[in-house]
Amino acid sequence: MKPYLAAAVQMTSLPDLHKNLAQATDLIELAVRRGAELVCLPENFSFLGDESAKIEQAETIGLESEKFIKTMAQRFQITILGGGYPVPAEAGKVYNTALLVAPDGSELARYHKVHLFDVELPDGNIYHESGIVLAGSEIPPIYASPKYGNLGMSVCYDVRFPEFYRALSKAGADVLFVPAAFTAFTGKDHWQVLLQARAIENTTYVIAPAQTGFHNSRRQSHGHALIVDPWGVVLADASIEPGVAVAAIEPSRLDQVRQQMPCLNHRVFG
Ligand SMILES: O=C(O)CNC(=O)[C@H](CS)NC(=O)CCC(=O)C(=O)O
Repeated sequence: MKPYLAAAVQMTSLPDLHKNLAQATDLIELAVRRGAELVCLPENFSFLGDESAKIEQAETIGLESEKFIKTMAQRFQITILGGGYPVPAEAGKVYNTALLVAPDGSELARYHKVHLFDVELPDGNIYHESGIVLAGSEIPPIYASPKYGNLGMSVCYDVRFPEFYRALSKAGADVLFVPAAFTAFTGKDHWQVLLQARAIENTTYVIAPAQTGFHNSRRQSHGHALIVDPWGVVLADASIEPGVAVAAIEPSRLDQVRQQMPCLNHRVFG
């Protein structure tokens, strides 16, 4: 594995599939122009809107999202993570699915979000993700990329469950993906801290693409797509406008930090 550039895309998705895919296309192109070979899209990149609209259009959104990820990967000859889009499951529900695709358009890894965001926030917003989403039940397999290292997937609210990432790092993860649509309310206090904690405790890179800004009159996302290194240093931060956070992923840095802070070797309780 040689050093390479990765990008965490930051966008403001709306309840409009085609507008979102157009925005994502521009941002992927920007990331590629900046040299990124591994480009990661946030949760809900292809659709962010009411649950009823999402469920009604789930089949189309699911198919179009996968077609889009594969087309972009081939067009730009990059590896793409499509973080979080609905794919019809059983019982009229969907899986919140993340997909990793190779430059030839082939599927490398797939993950169904395990932890669902059923939370009433003090700002009055009520989230009941399990109303339309069926929870996945498995920690995804690591994808061992010869060029980009051992890649581990997750989505958004998963970031609050350290045991999930410990399982990924025990399975050899070098890079953890946390594509998100974090709320502005929780994000201001929790987002960066949680991402740095996951990077530090697992001595891994964390790539966290994000939603930002207003999706409707009530719904605001935190932004700050980040790339964090294994020491916990923020290498790139997309701030609050749509854009990309680009940073180098370096195997020598992984080796160095794991020597300086060998905490993974000192585990006692699993
Ligand atoms: O609801 C939308 O349409 C966009 N958001 C999402 O799809 C998901 C599930 S509701 N959001 C999160 O998991 C936020 C977690 C979070 O913000 C936290 O853990 O604090």
